[in-house]
Amino acid sequence: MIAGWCYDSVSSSGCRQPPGTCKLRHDITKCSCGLVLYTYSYESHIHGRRHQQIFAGIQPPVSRRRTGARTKQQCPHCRPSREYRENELQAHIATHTVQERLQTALEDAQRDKYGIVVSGPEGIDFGIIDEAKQQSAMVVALVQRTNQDDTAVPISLTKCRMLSSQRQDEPGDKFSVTVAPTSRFIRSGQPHKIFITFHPSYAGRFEDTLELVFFDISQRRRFVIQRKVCATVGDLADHKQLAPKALYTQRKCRNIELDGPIKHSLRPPTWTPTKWVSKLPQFDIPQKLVSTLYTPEGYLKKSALQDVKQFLPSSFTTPTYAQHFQTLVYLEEQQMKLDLDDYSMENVEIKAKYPRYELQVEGLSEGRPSVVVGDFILIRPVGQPDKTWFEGRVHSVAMRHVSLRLSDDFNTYRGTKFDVRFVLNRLSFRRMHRALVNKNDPARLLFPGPEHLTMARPVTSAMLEEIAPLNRDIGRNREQLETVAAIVHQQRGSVPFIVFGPPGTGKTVTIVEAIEQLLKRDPNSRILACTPNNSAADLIAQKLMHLGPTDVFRLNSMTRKLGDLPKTLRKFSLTNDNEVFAMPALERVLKYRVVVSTCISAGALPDLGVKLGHFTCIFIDEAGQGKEPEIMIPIKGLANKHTNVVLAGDLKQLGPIVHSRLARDLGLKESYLARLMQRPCYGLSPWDGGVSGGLGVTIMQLVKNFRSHPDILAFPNEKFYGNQLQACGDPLLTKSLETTDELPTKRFPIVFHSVVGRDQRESSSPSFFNISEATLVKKYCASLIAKKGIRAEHIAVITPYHAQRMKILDLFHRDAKLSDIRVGSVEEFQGQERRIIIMSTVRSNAEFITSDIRRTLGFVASPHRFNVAVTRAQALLVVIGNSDVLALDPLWRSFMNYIHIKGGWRGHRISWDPKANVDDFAEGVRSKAAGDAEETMARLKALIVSVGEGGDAIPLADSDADEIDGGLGDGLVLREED
Ligand SMILES: Nc1ncnc2c1ncn2[C@@H]1O[C@H](COP(=O)(O)OP(=O)(O)OP(=O)(O)O)[C@@H](O)[C@H]1O
Repeated sequence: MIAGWCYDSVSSSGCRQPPGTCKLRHDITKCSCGLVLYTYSYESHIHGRRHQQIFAGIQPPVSRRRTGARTKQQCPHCRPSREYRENELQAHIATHTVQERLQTALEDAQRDKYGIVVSGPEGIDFGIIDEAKQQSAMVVALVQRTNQDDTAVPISLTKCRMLSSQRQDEPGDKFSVTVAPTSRFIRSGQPHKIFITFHPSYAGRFEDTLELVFFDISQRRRFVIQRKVCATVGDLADHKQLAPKALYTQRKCRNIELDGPIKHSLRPPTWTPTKWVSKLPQFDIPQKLVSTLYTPEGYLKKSALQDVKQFLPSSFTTPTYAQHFQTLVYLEEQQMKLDLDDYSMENVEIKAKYPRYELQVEGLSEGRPSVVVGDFILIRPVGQPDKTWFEGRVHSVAMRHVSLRLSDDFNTYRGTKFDVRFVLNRLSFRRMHRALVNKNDPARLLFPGPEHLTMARPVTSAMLEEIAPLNRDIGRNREQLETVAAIVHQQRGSVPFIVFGPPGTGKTVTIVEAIEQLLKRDPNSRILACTPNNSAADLIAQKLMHLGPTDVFRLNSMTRKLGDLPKTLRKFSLTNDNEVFAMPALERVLKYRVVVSTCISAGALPDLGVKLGHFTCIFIDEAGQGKEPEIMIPIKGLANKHTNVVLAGDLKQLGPIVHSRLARDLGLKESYLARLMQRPCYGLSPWDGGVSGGLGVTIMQLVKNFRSHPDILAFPNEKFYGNQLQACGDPLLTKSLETTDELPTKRFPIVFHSVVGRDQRESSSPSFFNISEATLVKKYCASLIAKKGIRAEHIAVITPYHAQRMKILDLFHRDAKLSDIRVGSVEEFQGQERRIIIMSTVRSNAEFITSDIRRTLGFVASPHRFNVAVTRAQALLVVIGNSDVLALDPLWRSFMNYIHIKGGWRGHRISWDPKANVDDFAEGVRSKAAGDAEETMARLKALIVSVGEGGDAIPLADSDADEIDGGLGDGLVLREED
């Protein structure tokens, strides 16, 4: 008679509480007699049995409404009072988060109920509507009655509306709804047709909810059935080309234990043999550190922050410097090792391509996991009793697979399935340790103070006059010239000199000039120029190319892909016949006057035999971006007591990336540049012997921006640099696109194009893409490149997600004119500039926009990343994104306000008052979050009253029914039947 009504199956309704612990009814089901029964977890089965006895054989009830009296079949246990329901609701609210409760209620609202079936249970999708056609589209949803005797139990459709029509800030002008027939009552065999019409006006994704309110007269209950409605307006061909090939499923982390012996095999890739003069020590992570701080499962213990103190020195001074940073480097390595273990694979196949083996690795192109040539991968045939792991060496890395060499005994396992573990490449960590433990004249480099400044003098006009600038621009700017003069006149063995300045102030150009001046003045000078990343190192090498390949060498890691090196730099690098980078012999290195490399690659130089002090001056550009131990690879690894060090950077741009939370908390996130700048001798007040100011002697600040249009500079200048920056760029360049058609307001060269797209993911990649934004990026690029004088190298596209990068490149490859446009992340563009920058911010999740989303918004999460991204453009900046999502962040909100007020807005209209004050960032976000929560709760309560929570509809009390009859004012109210 009754299906499942007296079971204590609380969890089956989707409640997150363990079965039996939640105090609210979750399993509400119907007796065949037509009554609604409730199962209360705390009333156990007794109520059910009693109910069964009471109701056995009873006929369906007649309408209470008509008789005006409660039928005697009504079970008092099944009819909790309003007060009782309120109490339960409160108890439930106390044990569930707002999101959980709302989710449960929304899922419930979308279920068909009481024999009423609405088409489109998964949602009503208009599909992709061609933007070019601009035609209205219509879909028809059916409402049908299936299993009820409609004469005895009439159900009427009392309201039909789109929810957006209820929101004041978003007039429901996109979707509209009509119903046929216009009768209130739903009868079997006579479906009601709901006509939903969509009127596209601009590209993007449009979402709404169709809400149908029914009234069951016999049970005196109101209930709601909702359907999500969506439409996407855009380029049909792009959507077809970029649509996800496979549905996104979260990749399961598999941590396969290393529980068997490892069979090593020496099968290095086709590298040119290098004459290493010394062997890099291992610097293995101390086992004690791991066992003290981590659980056997690899989680950080709760006591780790306390326990780590035993591995750290009690003070941070020159003698304890190495121990302090070595501990942090061990922590970082351990975390990266654990992260990599999550990429282990079970039961996979390996293709034999003798003498190599091919292993498919999902996510390889995104660096998940990151594998480079020369890495080791452990492979074990499944089901072997001895559990031996075979060590494979990576010989090449493609988009989706790696090619490995293994030992000959591995051949016997052909056709078998394998378990795979990736092995962290430890080279960079070992190089950091080796540099840290070097004991070469460290105090002036690590903790510079007034005692190291005895020979320091400010730059005099005589010193300035002595400089004949090779770059005439430098000659015209006194600050840069002074900086060059200060560097050139530094005594041998001075404290590090800092060139500090916001974006585009010419730091790189200045240090390049200083390098050339040093070379010119002293034929014996030898320069090492390093940066934390390859693209910034390429930039410096390109600026020095005119010195010729006999003097300048671009040292590349043997694992770098040749294709990533700018073609112009090939003759400044060393490759072997297999097009793989090679290490030069010591004699060759010693001949070069300038070596340019990343900080990590500079760690190869001591192993090649380069002695401490060989380089007279070591320059580090973008110094704020590297971790201190990484920056120490060239500094402590190669400087002696005579070597000078010059750092250039900006603390408001990208900082070091640190994976270990513990290492971050202990200071690894602070760069060497940031730490030095806190020391008194680097104070930005004029030179006073280094007691509290060093301007002009130990540090120079550049404030003239030569890169960007004044309007592009204005916002970051105000937000990050206290309006200290002066826009001094060449107007011929910075104002060259002031009248381009793309601008909504001429002479204001910034566009914010708001588009409500959809952020999607595919297969196992956690990276997001947004087709609507990719289409817009393509359109802007195509229209700009069609203009006279604009070429692919003038444009760059910045996007925070790898998947979006790949989708945009996919579109660009279809058009020869666009295929050379560079698309990359903010990190790749730090230090670079382009005439036109187009940004795609990707995230567009319109549902549940609460504070938790802020963590994953890419650009939004980091003001530093935002600053770097918007300061790359010289003449035109186009930002494409979902304004409603970005507005969650006060910084973005004020940026969008700035653009809107200046007339640079396009697309989806702004949904807030751009003139409202957003100065108080934190307060704004807090009140938004609180507002969201309140709105969410209001929606939740409304739904709970009408549809019940976690179950079926709750019968209304008599007063409820009266309220409903008199109160169906909003939405489409249907005509009473005659
Ligand atoms: N004195 C100058 N006169 C004219 N243009 C200059 C001058 N100095 C630098 N520039 C130009 O300004 C632009 C920015 O210079 P550069 O890349 O050196 O700045 P940066 O401070 O290193 O920037 P970022 O912090 O973004 O790396 C370049 O196009 C450069 O040629």
